[in-house]
Amino acid sequence: MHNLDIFNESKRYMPGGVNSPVRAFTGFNINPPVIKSGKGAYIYDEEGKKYIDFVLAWGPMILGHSDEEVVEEAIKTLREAQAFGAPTYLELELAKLICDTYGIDMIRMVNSGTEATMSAIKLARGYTNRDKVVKFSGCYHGHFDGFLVAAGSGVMTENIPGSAGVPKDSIKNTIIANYNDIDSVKEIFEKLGEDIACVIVEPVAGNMGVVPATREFLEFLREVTKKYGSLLIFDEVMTGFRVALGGAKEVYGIEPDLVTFAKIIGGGLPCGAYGGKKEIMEMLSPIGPVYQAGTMSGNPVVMSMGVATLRKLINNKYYYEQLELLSSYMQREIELILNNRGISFVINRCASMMTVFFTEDTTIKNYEDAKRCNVDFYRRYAEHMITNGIYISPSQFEAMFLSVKHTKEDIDRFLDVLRRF
Ligand SMILES: Cc1ncc(COP(=O)(O)O)c(C=O)c1O
Ligand SMILES: N[C@H](C=O)CCC(=O)O
Repeated sequence: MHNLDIFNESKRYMPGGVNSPVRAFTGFNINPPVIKSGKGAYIYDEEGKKYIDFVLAWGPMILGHSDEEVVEEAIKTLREAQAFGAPTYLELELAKLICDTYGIDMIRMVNSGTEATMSAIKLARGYTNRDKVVKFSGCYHGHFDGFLVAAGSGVMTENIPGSAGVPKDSIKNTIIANYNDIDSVKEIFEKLGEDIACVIVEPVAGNMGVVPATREFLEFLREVTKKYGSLLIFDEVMTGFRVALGGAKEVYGIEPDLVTFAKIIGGGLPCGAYGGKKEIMEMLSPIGPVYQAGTMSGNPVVMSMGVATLRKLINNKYYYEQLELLSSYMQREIELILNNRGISFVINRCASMMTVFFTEDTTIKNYEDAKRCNVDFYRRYAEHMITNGIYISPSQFEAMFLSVKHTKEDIDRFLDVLRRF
């Protein structure tokens, strides 16, 4: 069947033809290719067309699609362990790998990034006995009601202030501050510091396009939360095991109280987790009074994919150097091409996450800067790239990712297509 026929029929059965809005190519003059398979750095649509994939399922596929060893592990597990709703050794293996590599005491597995962040917030509220949560405009922490204010990702792409269906009461304790703006946080803490349960932040934002936090900003968040007895939560759903083995915590050398993961830790299956200090984590039921549960949490097949993925990353530390070399080459060459063409742009990059912003500004450091970008120009660029076999995000406000399977030839192909734009 043709991509278009499938997508049109999908629209009859699923709102917008998709199961998550960012996939819908909203506002685009091309339809999304309907993806059938993936191997390494490549994906193939239902018509057999090949794309070099720079979306990588929005980050998880750092080892590339269907890595042989990871898939083998999953198949082996599936043959004997599908789901039990009971403790398994695989859960312990993944928990140990994450805790020891990232440097936290304890972890709880869930099924998505949204579940991880909303559970971490509840835990922070239970631990501090406070209600208010500080989040930053342009950061996206999933679709939990309390986070759908000035959110990034699809909410920003659709240019909507929040979401219908969210009662005012659900967001009355959400306080919005400006990313990379110490004064905006200071002001909030001076007024409400004693009521703030936590500050949640993407230490390298990836949902308004890639916007890394400055070191001073994260240091300030660490300092001010400590001073007022609030918790600092790093949302490392995207950055965990992506920007370094130890995530953004390792890159910046700053220790959060709680951290959330998803994407890479599930090796491409639905997964999430949150963790931190023992004293905080032991507030969780069945030890403590904060209730959070999940029938499918810690599912054996998901755990085995996670274990196989993290083992491979841990045993091949040079992967991160390889990704840095390739990503920096790609950034340099894109800069050269766009400069030669007289196109105004800013590239933000952290390790193998990067965004090319089309803007007259010279830096992009927060939501307001990102919102000034020329989204129409980005649309034309993305349409050209995707039509020519380079699969990038259909939104200015997302990241582009590399996997360890991408080669210099793949990047050169990207650059060739860009030259023809
Ligand atoms: C930083 C961040 N937090 C949370 C989420 C929510 O994760 P999920 O889509 O798995 O619910 C995402 C991605 O969607 C994310 O990028
Ligand atoms: N920006 C989102 C996750 O990182 C994109 C994925 C989605 O919402 O479907």
